[in-house]
Amino acid sequence: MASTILDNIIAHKRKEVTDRKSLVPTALLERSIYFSSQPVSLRKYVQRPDLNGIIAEYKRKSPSKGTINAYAPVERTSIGYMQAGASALSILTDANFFGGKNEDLTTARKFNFCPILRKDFVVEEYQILEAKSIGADAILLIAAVLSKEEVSNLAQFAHSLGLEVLLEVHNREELERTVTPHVDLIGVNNRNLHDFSVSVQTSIDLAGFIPDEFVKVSESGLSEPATILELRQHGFEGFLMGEAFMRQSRPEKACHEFVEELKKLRAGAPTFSI
Ligand SMILES: O=C(O)c1ccccc1NCC(=O)[C@H](O)[C@H](O)COP(=O)(O)O
Repeated sequence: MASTILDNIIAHKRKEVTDRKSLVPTALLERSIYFSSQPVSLRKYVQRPDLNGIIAEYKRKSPSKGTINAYAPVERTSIGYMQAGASALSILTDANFFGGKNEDLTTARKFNFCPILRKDFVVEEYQILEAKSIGADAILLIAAVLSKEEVSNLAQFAHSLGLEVLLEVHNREELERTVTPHVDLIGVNNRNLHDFSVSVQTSIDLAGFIPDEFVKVSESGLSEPATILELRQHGFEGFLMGEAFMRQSRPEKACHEFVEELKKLRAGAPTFSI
């Protein structure tokens, strides 16, 4: 099969991690985690009935969209997302492809109590130590680039540091090949990494194959409150949303408006808790 953008990202990431290790050795990171905060459960916050399951993402650019928002400050945006009623934050820390940095997460951590997902491309334990040291509560593992053994080992290492794990899949093959009891949430990414098209149907089609013990998260291409209600009908409780908010000059306002719209819709659809 033709290589995807993910292959390029991972090749770049492996080099980056090697460079980082020579700048900040593992032993130093291990020391710093003793001073980091107690993690907050992403799983629990996504399921909190008084919230809405939205994991609001901060990302400046992406391979599919180029620059999305070069100006929104992480401090104002992350606080605003939480004030709008989002359940959690997702902070892209990859620099090369997403314009992020670790400092974005440390800033968000400084101003917010909620769970923070470090959104990056994890291939080594070192990056999980780094996630812990910068104040993340959860990490992402991407099934498309990891074996079952890697998912299981990396997830157990994350748990040993008190971090939760969101396993991201794009299709049934990835789900069945990598699913392990050591992950906490399973995210279905609606974005096709070959042509960047997005289809919520991907989440709907996979929902029935995800074992009940995992919290289901739908990721990418979500922009309509009605879609959130539809996904809830299929058992999804978490909704990872980036571009729909970040493409506005005030992402936090867009998030607030979205949440208000969702509440109104919910009033007309009483079977779901949002
Ligand atoms: O967003 C991309 O172009 C992308 C390309 C390759 C790998 C990952 C990519 N995105 C990461 C994400 O998973 C999304 O940022 C996240 O699900 C939010 O998606 P959206 O709401 O569509 O911004």
